[in-house]
Amino acid sequence: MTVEESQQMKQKAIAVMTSGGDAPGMNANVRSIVRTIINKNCRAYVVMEGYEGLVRGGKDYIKECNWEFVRGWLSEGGTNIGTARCMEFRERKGRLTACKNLIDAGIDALIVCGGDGSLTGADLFRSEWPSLIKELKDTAIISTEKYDRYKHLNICGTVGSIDNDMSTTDATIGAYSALDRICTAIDYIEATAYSHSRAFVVEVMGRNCGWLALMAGIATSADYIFIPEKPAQTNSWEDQMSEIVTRHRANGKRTTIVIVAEGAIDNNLNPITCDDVHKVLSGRLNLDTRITILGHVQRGGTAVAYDRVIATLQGVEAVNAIIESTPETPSPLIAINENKITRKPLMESVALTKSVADAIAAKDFEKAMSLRDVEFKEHLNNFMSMNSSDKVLPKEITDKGMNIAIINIGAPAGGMNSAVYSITTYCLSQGHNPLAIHNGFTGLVRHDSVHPLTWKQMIGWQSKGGCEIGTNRHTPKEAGVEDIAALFLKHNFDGLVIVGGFEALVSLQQLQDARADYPSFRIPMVLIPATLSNNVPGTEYSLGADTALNSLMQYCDIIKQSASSTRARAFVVEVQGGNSGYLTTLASLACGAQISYVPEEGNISILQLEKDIQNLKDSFKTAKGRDRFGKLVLKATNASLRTWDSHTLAKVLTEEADGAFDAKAAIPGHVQQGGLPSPMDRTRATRLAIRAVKFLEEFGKNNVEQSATAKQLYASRFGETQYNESNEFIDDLIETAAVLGTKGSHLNFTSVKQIYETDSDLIMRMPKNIHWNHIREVADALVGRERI
Ligand SMILES: Nc1ncnc2c1ncn2[C@@H]1O[C@H](COP(=O)(O)OP(=O)(O)OP(=O)(O)O)[C@@H](O)[C@H]1O
Ligand SMILES: O=P(O)(O)OC[C@H]1O[C@](O)(CO)[C@@H](O)[C@@H]1O
Ligand SMILES: [Mg+2]
Repeated sequence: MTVEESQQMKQKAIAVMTSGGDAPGMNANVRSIVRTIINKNCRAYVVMEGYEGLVRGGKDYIKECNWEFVRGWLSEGGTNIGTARCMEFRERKGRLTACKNLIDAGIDALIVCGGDGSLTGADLFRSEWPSLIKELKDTAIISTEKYDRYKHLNICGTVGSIDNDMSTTDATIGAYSALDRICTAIDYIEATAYSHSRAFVVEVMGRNCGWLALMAGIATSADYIFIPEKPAQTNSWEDQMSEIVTRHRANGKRTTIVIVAEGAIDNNLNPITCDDVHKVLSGRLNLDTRITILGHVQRGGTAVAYDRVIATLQGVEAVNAIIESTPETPSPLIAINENKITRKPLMESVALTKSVADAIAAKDFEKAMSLRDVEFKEHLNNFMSMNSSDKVLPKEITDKGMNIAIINIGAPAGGMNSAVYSITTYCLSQGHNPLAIHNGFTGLVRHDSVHPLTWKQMIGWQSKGGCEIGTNRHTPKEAGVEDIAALFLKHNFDGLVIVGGFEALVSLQQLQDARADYPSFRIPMVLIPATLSNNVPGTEYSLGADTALNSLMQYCDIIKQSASSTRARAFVVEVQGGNSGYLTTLASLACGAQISYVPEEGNISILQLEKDIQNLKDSFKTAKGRDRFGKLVLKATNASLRTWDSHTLAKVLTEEADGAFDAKAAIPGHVQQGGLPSPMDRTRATRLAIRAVKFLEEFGKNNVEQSATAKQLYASRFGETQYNESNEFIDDLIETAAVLGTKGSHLNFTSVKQIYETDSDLIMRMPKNIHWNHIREVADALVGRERI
């Protein structure tokens, strides 16, 4: 940037505001916006109290702020700059006043973080701006100079709302935090419901959108859900719900959980209330029933890691978008699609969102569903299939069903049980026979521990932490391939799902290799990646990574609070993850760590360390004991493993600080393996599990008529064709042993052979391509860390 350009930027004033219902993560968004504005050499402003503050104006409502203003905001719930539902802004008169107030404050651009309503208002404000400012000039309220200077107002939207109701973005800031609050509450309710064998009707928020109710329904394995987009069609909701609840009870469930979205309606658009549902459960089904309305608890508390991360990345993108926009650029909305931060035209997003509400109002539920994203539809279908899984009685699992083996390999990861639960319930709904292999391949070889999984046994597994069927790190070669093959034959497995991390990938590759010698491995096999290290090649996401990240984040928040309460204190937190710096990096972004060291960047260089220490010293000196000033240093265990452990690093930091601060080590250890799986891991586990079973069906014994590959695989298993006759034949079957990878919001199957041979760094036990590297730069920029 030239001096002149830099000078021009300094003239630019960008304001940020929050509006509509508060949402966890709004503070992270504002923090990121304010600091990015300052990093770009512009002046940062906040508008207090949403549109109310714009209409009132003046220095109390439109304030310039500095870097320190947003310190400590990442972990704070709600929105510190206030929000409102402002009637005046809905009228032109109110917007005219807002226009004048912005000009008086010298604002060039505005970033609005809010829901569909707030962004509708923002869109209208921008389109009306030319006429508003002209009226101010024509009525001599502003001068011609001011008119010329502020002729164009650039606006950008970031979507903050717990409802996840905005079209064109896969997630709104706050939605996963609210889902977390809901699932925690329902997990609690489950315990009391179990004790009394009661039914609970739980109302969750979401005026026009059933996302929260649907995702909570999956994550807590609720019995029935009511969402605005899909009321019961074929029979009345009363009959449908009664039939399902009665069946679940008859099959041994002691609790009944029904989730009602605030905006729930029947197919004649009549609202369905908790009282209506209560009447049916207690009156018709004679269940001891209670109602819990979760209300604003859902909006409270600190943001989950995902919300902090997207809020932060979107904040940076919003400022970039504002700086790059010209008077002609249509206002952007910052979205997340396919796990990437994107820009969408604000106007179109608002229009599309409105069309969902219009479709519901016109009773065109099919259209309403079609306007929701693909994942929403898939989740709903999954929920419905799993809900019918107890319809098929064990004796009805006929010869036609497949014997599907399920095994966990590697360290426990959040969502492993959810995956086993979903595989089982989906298998049962399709008439298959799910079989658990307990304690990995060693458990199989040593104890032949294979047991059928039943619907009743599975109750509650969706939300359980740890790994109920047991897990083990040993690969088939370590446990004994020949014995495993004999047991596969004995149990007549028709398909295998492996849930696990890097060892699981190696295991699958070994089984695929051994197909040449052992026909019992000539069955479809699939890996669902699950490890907190998130280091499985062929996927951007492994189950358990979100659970681990949230556990680590909570730990860091507490440690940071302690550091902030003690004068001049830093903590070195040691993070798990093998050779993967994923957890360290994401946690450093989510917690605002001052420094992070990861194995991918090689040994910690002395020069960088020196710079980091100097930077810490400087910031402690300038802070002069002010509050909220504790610092975190995150060190992946394997970063410079041979030279630095956390205690040594802490001691060196203290020594080099010359009294400016002291440092202590904090080691969360296996706390990072989670506890209860996060709602994100639960719902992702379900999606992956059902896709995995569908994959086994595609190449399974019942599909030999439809699929040439399934036919070949089956024939080779029973000796009708020699598997290793020619390479060509082997190649044909390679795709039937695959890794189920996540890429953005898509799920892909890639042959384990390809992943193993081309995508994996086998020595480092890592993928060759690190897809999250860009996050490190953002994390550093937002804490002012300089890199060499
Ligand atoms: N059509 C509109 N024209 C002008 N301003 C609007 C419009 N719709 C909403 N607003 C402004 O945005 C504010 C917030 O809108 P709303 O109450 O719908 O919440 P939201 O932004 O959708 O958030 P959430 O639904 O998550 O609570 C309104 O109080 C109003 O000031
Ligand atoms: O906080 P208020 O104004 O009562 O609004 C509640 C509404 O806000 C939301 O939490 C977010 O839009 C809705 O789910 C809910 O209907
Ligand atoms: Mg809204």
